Amino acid sequence: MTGVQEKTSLTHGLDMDAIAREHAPMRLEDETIALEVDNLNLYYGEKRALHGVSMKIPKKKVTAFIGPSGCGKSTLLRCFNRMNDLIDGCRIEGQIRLDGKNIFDRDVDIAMLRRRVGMVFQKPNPFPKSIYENVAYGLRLAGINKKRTLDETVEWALKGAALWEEVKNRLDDSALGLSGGQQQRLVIARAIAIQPDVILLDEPCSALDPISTLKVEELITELKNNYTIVIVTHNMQQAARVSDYTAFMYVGDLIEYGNTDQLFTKPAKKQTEDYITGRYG
Ligand SMILES: Nc1ncnc2c1ncn2[C@@H]1O[C@H](COP(=O)(O)OP(=O)(O)OP(=O)(O)O)[C@@H](O)[C@H]1O
Repeated sequence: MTGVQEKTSLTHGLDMDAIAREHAPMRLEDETIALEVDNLNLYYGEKRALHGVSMKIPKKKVTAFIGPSGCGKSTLLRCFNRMNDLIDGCRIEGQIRLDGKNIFDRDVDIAMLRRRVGMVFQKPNPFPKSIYENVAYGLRLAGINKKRTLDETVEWALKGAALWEEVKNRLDDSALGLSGGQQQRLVIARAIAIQPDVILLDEPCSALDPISTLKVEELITELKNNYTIVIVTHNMQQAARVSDYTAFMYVGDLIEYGNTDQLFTKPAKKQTEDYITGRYG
C-alpha cells in the first residue's frame, strides 16, 4: 500500500485537511481586508481620544468594538466615513485605507465615501416621509428617478432588511408610524438601498426591546453575506452573538483585537479579561 492509499483508507476517503481548515478558528491573517487603520490618533482640541490605533477590518465579516463608556468606540467608528469632519476642533493623524486608498487624502470625494460607507445610529432616525420615500431617498439623491428602478430597489432593500413582509401593504404610510424596531430596520434598508460596501452600526439596538433586538441581530448576520459590518455595542453578549472579530478598547487604546470566540474565552490581555468578566466598566 502506498502512503496516499494508506491515508485515504484510514480516513474513509475524507479530505481531512479540508475538514481541519473548515473547523479551524477564523483568523484575521486569512481574511480579505476592507479597511486598514494605520497608527490613527484623534484629538478633540487638546484631548487625545484615540492613541495610535492600528487594525484591519475584514471584508464581509462582522467586527464589534467593545469597551467601557468613553473609550473611543464611536469616535473610531465615525472615522470610517469621516463623520468626525463635522466636529469643530477635531484633528486626525494617521491613515484609514478603504480598499487600499487613504480616505483622508485631499482628492477623496466625501459624498462618495459616505455612499460606500453607510452609517446607522443608536436612535432610529427615519425621515418624516413615507416608508417608500425613506428607502428611495438615497437613490433619488443619486439621480435615479425611474419609477420601475425605484420600485424594484425599494422592494429589494426592504427584503434585505427583513422588513418587506411587514410593510409591503403600507409603503405610502409615514415611517414615523412604525415601531422602534421596524424604524431601525427601515434605516438599515435606507442604508443598503444605495449598495454600500461597509455598514457602520453605532449601538443599533440600544433603543430597542428584546424582540426587535433579536430581529436586528438576525439581520446583521444575514447582511454580512454581502457587506462588511462594524458595530459598536455596550452589550458584550451581543458582541459575542453577532460578531466574528472583536476589538476591546480602553481609554483611547486598542487593547486586544481578534477572533470573537477566542477573545471572550481566552483573552490574551488581563485588561480584556477584567472587562469581560465584569471587573470594571
Ligand atoms: N464631539 C466631541 N468633542 C469633544 N470630546 C468628545 C467628543 N466626542 C467624544 N468626545 C470624547 O472622546 C472620548 C471618546 O468618546 P466616544 O464617544 O468615542 O467613546 P465611546 O467608547 O463610544 O463611549 P460610549 O460607550 O459612552 O458611547 C470621550 O472622552 C468623550 O468625552
